[in-house]
Amino acid sequence: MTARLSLHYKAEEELYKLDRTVKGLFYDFCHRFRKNPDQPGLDLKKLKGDSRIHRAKINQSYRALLIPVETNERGRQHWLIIAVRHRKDVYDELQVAVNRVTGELEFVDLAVMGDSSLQRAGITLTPAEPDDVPPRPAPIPEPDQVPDRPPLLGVYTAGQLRDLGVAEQLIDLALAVTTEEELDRLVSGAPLLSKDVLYGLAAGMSIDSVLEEVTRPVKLPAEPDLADISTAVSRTNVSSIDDDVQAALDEGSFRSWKHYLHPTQAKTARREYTGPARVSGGPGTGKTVVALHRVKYLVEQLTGDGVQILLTTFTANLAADLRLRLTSLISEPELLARVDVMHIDQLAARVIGENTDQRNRRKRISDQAAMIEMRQLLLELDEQRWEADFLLDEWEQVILGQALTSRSDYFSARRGGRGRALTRPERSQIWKLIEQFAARLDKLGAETWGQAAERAARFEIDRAAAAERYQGSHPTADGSSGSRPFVCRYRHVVVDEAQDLRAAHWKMLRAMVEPGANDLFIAGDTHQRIYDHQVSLGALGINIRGRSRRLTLSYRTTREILEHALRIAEGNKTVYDDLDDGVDNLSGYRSVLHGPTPTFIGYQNWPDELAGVGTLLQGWHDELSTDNDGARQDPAGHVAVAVADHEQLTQVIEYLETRGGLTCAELTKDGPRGDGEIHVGTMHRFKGLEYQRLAIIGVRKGAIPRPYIERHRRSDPQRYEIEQRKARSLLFVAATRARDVLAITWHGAPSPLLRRVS
Ligand SMILES: Nc1ncnc2c1ncn2[C@@H]1O[C@H](COP(=O)(O)OP(=O)(O)OP(=O)(O)O)[C@@H](O)[C@H]1O
Repeated sequence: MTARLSLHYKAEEELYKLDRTVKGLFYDFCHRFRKNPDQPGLDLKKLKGDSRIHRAKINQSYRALLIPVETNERGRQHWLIIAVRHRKDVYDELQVAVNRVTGELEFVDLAVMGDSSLQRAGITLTPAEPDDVPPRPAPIPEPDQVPDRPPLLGVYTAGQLRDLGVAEQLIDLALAVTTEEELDRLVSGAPLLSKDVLYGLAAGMSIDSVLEEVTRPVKLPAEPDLADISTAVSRTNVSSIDDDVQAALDEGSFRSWKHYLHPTQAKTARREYTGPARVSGGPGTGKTVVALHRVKYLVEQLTGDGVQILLTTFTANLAADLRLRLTSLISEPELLARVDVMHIDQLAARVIGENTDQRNRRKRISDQAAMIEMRQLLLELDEQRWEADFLLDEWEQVILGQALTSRSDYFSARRGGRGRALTRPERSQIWKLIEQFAARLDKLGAETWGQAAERAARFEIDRAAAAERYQGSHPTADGSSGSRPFVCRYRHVVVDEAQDLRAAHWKMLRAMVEPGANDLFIAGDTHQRIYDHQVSLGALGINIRGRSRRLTLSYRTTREILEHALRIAEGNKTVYDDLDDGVDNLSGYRSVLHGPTPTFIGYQNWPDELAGVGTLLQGWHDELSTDNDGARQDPAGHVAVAVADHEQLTQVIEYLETRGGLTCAELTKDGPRGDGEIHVGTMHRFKGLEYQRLAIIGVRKGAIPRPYIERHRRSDPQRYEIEQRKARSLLFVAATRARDVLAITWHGAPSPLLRRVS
């Protein structure tokens, strides 16, 4: 009788790490097992400890650990593979259990714990297949080798850890852990919820916030039956064996984000919200992944044809990446066809295109071009009281942002986050200058992207109002509104990189989707805001109160990189908003990944820095040209250099290509130009990207933050603070793009933003 096989997510993770030959053997093993689990070659045997766990032979050295899930009415057995590992790592003390909070099946691995922690908790591991040579007894620690440290989580009780969802078998061990290294080892074999809870507590989160942010979102309404393995498996992240194993072998860990959401990610993506909802979290916590799964969840529930969901983000290259990832997440073309994926300016341009004829089209100019025009105007008017960048920001954020159409509205407008207060005569001067500027652009047949966003918002608001009026005058047959077709452009809108959208963008999006359940889903992190578009969603008709979730576990960056990046972001006392009128923070933000400590290197001058960076990159390039098995691999696109400005960009590319023997691709707003191996871009271009190894160069005093902000230090301290925060965020975004290795360099004196880091 053939058997059905499934693969637990932890087993799949183990599979990614095995070398290619073992992966191939495992694939054969699955086929043999499905044909007949009892065939002698597989040597299927129960472990002596938890008798539900069986081990079967993949080859001489590797074992699959399995549990029987159920046998159907026709006698067909269903087995779940819970681990794939070397036979030396198979112990009788391995256990499976149903988690009392989530009801999921958990596999607890004590083999990863160090001897000293196991000894302290009184646990001895017995190899299931002892070697002929008896294993060396664990060393009895000398008293001075085990300093008398207090337990790391000693203030908590077993009952508290249990209530938070820590796996039963780990509770005593967790309470006995005395160092971060021991905790790391413990959680590396722990189920996801235990890992989250223990790291949360160790990172200083209170019991209440762990309960609120980690446990409650994944808690079942009623306590599960702890003996019912079959129901537990149905609640657990498992994959069916055939296609999934092949995909796991082919795609490796790139597949994980598609298949295995972290419990908090899953609950955030797949739930019903009564109105706009928001997910925040530090870099690499999976906000984009959640946004993509949110789209999948919503599109699978749609009825009716046509495009009904919008997935949008800030830039063209990020939109292209979202499109690519959505296509690999949703395989049915008819579902994909119901989703528009476009960046926010493209969306605004589309709305304008639909509402204006050819003669009234305006050329949209970049922020730099607008700045040049504004400077020219001020020069012509011999106006020295106001600076061009201040006037443009005031126009964009206050006047366009709040759709102010008259001088008197501007006199009473809120200017939150805009620096020092302005008197009425000052506002009057500003209004006049901005009117002149708008008229100048009009004459040129041009508009800024900010103006375009505002125009698009107005068109969209009018469109929604007209559709509403039409519907009011054409009631449904029964007079109800329940069965009426939706009047707005989309049923659901999902936004990524939300922290950088302009107020006008939000107004446009608000008008594109009818207010109600699951209307807007917003992913963003205000610590990563690198443009000046601070908004208060509540004031724009988007009320997220009570529907905010926070992700805290980074899947991208190592703990070493994260710790340094956090010191950049937090500075002394920098405060970040929550896209509304509250504040956001990164408390509990952590990573389970480890890697080398970032390097910080100062050089005497720019030529020395260039030469040093060249050598560093050549080394990285060579190391990444072979994989762990010694086979050649293509390092292209895994290494990048972030620079402070355009001048450096050109010089770095030229140096690396002519002197370093490397090929480069410049990062543009549409992504890398060409297929050069090393990506080089200004820091702004790194938003949303990730690289295995990253160098941020030119991080020197006088360059980052830009020297011009000094003039505000005395005259407008609030503005000075805003500019400082922007520079911090930019460096924070750049630093957290590095997955494994980060180097930061400068020449002369380092940037003051590195004060707490290097
Ligand atoms: N559940 C998961 N399993 C495996 N990998 C994951 C998971 N969630 C996220 N990742 C990976 O972590 C990395 C960061 O994810 P993502 O880009 O979604 O984070 P983010 O919070 O949007 O980051 P940022 O704010 O820095 O742009 C990606 O490589 C993603 O594939």
